[in-house]
Amino acid sequence: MEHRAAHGMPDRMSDPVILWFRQDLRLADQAALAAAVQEGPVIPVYVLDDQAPRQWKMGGASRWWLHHSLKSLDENLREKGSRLILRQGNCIDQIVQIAEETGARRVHALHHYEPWWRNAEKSLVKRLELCLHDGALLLPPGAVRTGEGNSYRIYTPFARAVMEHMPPAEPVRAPSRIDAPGRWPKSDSLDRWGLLPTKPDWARAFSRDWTPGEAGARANVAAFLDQVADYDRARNLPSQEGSSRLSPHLHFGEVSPAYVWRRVAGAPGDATTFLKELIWRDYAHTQIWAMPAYGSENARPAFDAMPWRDLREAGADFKAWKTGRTGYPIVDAGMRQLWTTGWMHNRVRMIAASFLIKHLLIDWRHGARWFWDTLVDASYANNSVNWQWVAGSGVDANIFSRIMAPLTQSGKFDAADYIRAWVPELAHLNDDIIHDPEAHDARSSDYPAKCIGHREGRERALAAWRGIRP
Ligand SMILES: Cc1cc2nc3c(=O)[nH]c(=O)nc-3n(C[C@H](O)[C@H](O)[C@H](O)COP(=O)(O)OP(=O)(O)OC[C@H]3O[C@@H](n4cnc5c(N)ncnc54)[C@H](O)[C@@H]3O)c2cc1C
Repeated sequence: MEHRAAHGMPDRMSDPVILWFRQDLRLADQAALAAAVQEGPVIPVYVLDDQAPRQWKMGGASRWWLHHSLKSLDENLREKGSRLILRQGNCIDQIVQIAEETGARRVHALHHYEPWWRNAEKSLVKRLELCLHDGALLLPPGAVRTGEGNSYRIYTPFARAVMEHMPPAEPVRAPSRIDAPGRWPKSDSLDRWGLLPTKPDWARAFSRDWTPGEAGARANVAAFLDQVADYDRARNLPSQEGSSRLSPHLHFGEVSPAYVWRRVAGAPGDATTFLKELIWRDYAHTQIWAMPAYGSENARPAFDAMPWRDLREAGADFKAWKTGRTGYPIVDAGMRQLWTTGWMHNRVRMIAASFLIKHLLIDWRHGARWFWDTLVDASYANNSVNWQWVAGSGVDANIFSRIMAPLTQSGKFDAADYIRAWVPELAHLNDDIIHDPEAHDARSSDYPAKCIGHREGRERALAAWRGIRP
């Protein structure tokens, strides 16, 4: 499917066209690139626009990723005879300026569904010919609809409807050559953008875990193929590397979801559970498409009356959560993994988010913002929809009164080794004790006491929730 807000082909085949990269930093299965190369010389452009997303400008961990991903993209383009032009500032002004400098009249790009990108697309189409292509998701939002013609609000029927259109079309290979324009417009230098942290370099351990870029993404897919058969079981166990760790690669579009689907579905074992997780990604994007303010407003307005604790009162608890010093080993392990690697295991994300929202009675938006800044896979859709799912305020959500017991979860999902890896103060404790050292009188002096008791936190949360009667 292609939305073409354009008026015919360029006059001369030698007129360059602009390829506008956003969260689609790849050459293979990139419909905008495939279309652009058909038309003549291509000017690949990335604009770092911190104004358009306003409060959702990229966080620190995402910037680290972006730096490396853009570097890799430029290298890949150079192998095809091209290069990446970098600009900073308002994305519309920059693209229009490049068009004026080079005589390009047409822009090819993939559709993106964050509200700021949709606004930018609406503005750009008034200034230049803009051809928008699909490929960021398995299916574009609105492609599947309920019997009444509405977009789905509930995940399960949405997933069922998406499944009927799967598998996705065969992914398209990267073009063998990309024609360069006669003259390149000027480009910023990536190193001058200052995307990498320096003082302090809190991301120094990131590169041990991650290889941003298309080759790293494909290597991750390939490495995961042997694990597909065990994914259903292992993905829930934080101590095992049971999930694909593809989230930042998918977020930055270094691989297409269609490519991931096809490779994983063809691997030995039943891939259904994994494929349904990929559909969660489509579901989340469909929700922000239907409700652009999902990241800042409760999808269920009853939650507007929730008596969250003010951060002036709860500041110390919030800090303990962010720094992994709540006294709940599973929560602390997750928050430290997040800070050190830019990623957290999904089960632990749920436990840590639930702990903040319920045990600490802190508004989910504060937690979502911290994740936004610290996750390498920070995605407006996935982050907002999952936080509201945990809070119970989402369109399709876990009911608030179902409060996760972090200590029980920790034992049930066998998180002992995970805790040992991330909370060295507790590494000497055996499996029976490590989930709740305080209860066994085994808390080391350098590990904090629980910032609130489980029962106390649970009762306070339930009382607050009863007050709003959603
Ligand atoms: C509070 C909270 C915040 C989250 N914030 C983000 C976020 O900012 N960015 C993000 O990509 N995911 C987010 N998730 C979803 C999920 O935790 C991650 O996608 C997953 O842990 C990534 O690891 P993986 O790639 O190994 O996942 P796998 O289990 O291997 O799944 C494959 C892919 O499916 C998608 N996916 C999996 N689970 C979900 C889900 N619940 N919702 C939407 N897509 C999903 C991801 O793209 C993922 O890479 C959040 C979850 C919670 C509970």
